[in-house]
Amino acid sequence: MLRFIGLGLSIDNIPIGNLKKLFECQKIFIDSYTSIWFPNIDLLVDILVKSGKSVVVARRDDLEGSAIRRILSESRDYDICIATPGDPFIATTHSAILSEALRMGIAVEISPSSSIVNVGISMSCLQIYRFGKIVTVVRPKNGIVYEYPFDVLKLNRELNLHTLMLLEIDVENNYYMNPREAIEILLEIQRMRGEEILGKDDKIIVLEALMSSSGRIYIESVESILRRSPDEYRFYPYTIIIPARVLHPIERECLENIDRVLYIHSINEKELLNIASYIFR
Ligand SMILES: C[S@@+](CC[C@H](N)C(=O)[O-])C[C@H]1O[C@@H](n2cnc3c(N)ncnc32)[C@H](O)[C@@H]1O
Repeated sequence: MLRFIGLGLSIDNIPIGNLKKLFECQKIFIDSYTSIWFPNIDLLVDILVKSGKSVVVARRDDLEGSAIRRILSESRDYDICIATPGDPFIATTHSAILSEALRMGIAVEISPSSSIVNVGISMSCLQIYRFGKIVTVVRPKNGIVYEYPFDVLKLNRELNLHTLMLLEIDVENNYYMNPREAIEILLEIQRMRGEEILGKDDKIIVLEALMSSSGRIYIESVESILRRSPDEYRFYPYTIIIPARVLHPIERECLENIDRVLYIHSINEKELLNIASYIFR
């Protein structure tokens, strides 16, 4: 069987049932490139290895392209698990493996978990019904600026909807786009097109390393983000939400106090070890 297991965003966000399932796998591929798991994926790898599991810390090459065939053929005879920070199918490329497995008649199980998408919405004070398309802002590559995020923002703003934007990470090369870089990219596209979708007074909700012990959520104007020095940002995953121009009164009132929204980290590494050894005994 091929099992896709969501790890949630962090140690105390991993569903207990999914943790148990991890210990039932015969071989585990831990996706270490599509997202980040806090405090770090090595901790989870250590626990699994110490309990005798066969674990591959999977880089992109291990789970994409020709490597997939090998995994699929192994999963005819063994329980192979692909474990992913966040939800396995939210903003990842794993659906290609899933459809290939289904096409080949391989038994598949999906164990979803929370994702930056629902955690971000949940902690943002905004109502899910008022979110438009989600998009990822990426760096220009080979001089080519990827303009789609701006199109999405424009469309969502026309419809008076909120826009959740994931910011590119490249874990293998230690690159984490920060909100300032994302805003600069959007403003540059706006400038090239001569449009006025995002203004300097617009407010941006910044989600920084949510669910980690130093995770934060705060609101800041475009102008203030542009005044920040890149050094003020950490090597963390960021997501931004650009709220609709007109807010529901409840959203507006909540946003005024968003700095007071807390997430209290409750499980440390030692406790995770205890839980894991309890599950695995
Ligand atoms: C390719 S997506 C994968 C999402 C993942 N599958 C999930 O369900 O959460 C990775 C992007 O999600 C965002 N992200 C992931 N974890 C985050 C966190 N803890 N805080 C803020 N943004 C996060 C970042 O924008 C990052 O580039």
